[in-house]
Amino acid sequence: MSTILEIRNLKKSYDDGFEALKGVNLSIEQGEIIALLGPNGAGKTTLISVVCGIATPTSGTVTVGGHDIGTDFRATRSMIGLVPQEVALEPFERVISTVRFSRGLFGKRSDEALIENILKRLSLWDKRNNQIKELSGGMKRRVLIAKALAHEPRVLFLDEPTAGVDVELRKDMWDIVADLKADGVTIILTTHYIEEAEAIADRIGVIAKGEILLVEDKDALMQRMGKKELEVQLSAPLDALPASLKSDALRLGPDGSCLIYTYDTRAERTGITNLLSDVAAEGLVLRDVVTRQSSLEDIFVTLVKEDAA
Ligand SMILES: Nc1ncnc2c1ncn2[C@@H]1O[C@H](COP(=O)(O)OP(=O)(O)OP(=O)(O)O)[C@@H](O)[C@H]1O
Repeated sequence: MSTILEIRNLKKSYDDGFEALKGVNLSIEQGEIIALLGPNGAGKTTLISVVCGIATPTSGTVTVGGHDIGTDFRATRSMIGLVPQEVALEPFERVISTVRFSRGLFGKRSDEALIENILKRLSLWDKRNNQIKELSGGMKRRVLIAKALAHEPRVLFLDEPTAGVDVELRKDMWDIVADLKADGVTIILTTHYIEEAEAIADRIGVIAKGEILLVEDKDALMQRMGKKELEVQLSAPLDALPASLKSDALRLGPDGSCLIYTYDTRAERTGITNLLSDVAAEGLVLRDVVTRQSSLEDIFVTLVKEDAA
């Protein structure tokens, strides 16, 4: 894989002196989907704005496809598509005209077959002659994506693509993103929906207070930081953990009705067999056994909390 976007020691201070990015380094590979997670005000939109040429960096370098965003702005901007967080569309314009116009803005020759293809893919073809004001909120979001794709970008930024959309449309958006990836488009999305990152991203970047705390392959991250819990539900509640069962990995559940055992799935021995035989030796009767895997959300909350500490 080759690097399509390279961000080196990027800093951005706003006019009031606020340092929104404090030396961000990030390399993005061609064709991957990376999700940037971070609390409100972390600097996600600022980062996207700098790469897209909407905000000027204070220092550092950004290259897109080997071109510098400062010295080679036209080349980098034409390689990038941006789906902004806010819906900003002209209400009286027709769907197809606004998408055609976006292509024209980049000086690309008109290509009706391409526009038709984009609109069909986004299920907007039937609405192509409707005015924007006649569309639902979800359709308007699709129009924003169509506009961002009209000049055939190689890198697509989606800033909170599914904020406030219903579950069905969110799933549709995920399918659209998967299709784009299959076409070789690199996708960088910011999201507050951690299940969205869990569902579609190849890599996860966590950003807080203008710094990247971590960038890692999603599956590796979940393996590394994810813990598993085994809940052993008891027929009769206990007042305290029996001495023979005392261990750092085991605790008694809130009302004494279960034992909660934390273990690492990658360890050679999880200790589950020993635990269950110790439980049997203690004469405890089991009602049920449940396992739980920590989610990306648990991992994210832990990371951001550690950073704030
Ligand atoms: N034009 C500006 N002037 C001064 N400060 C700004 C400006 N734009 C953003 N900021 C500040 O920079 C910080 C980062 O904002 P940014 O919009 O990049 O965060 P974000 O991670 O996208 O947040 P959210 O998840 O809420 O969209 C915030 O503290 C914000 O108040």
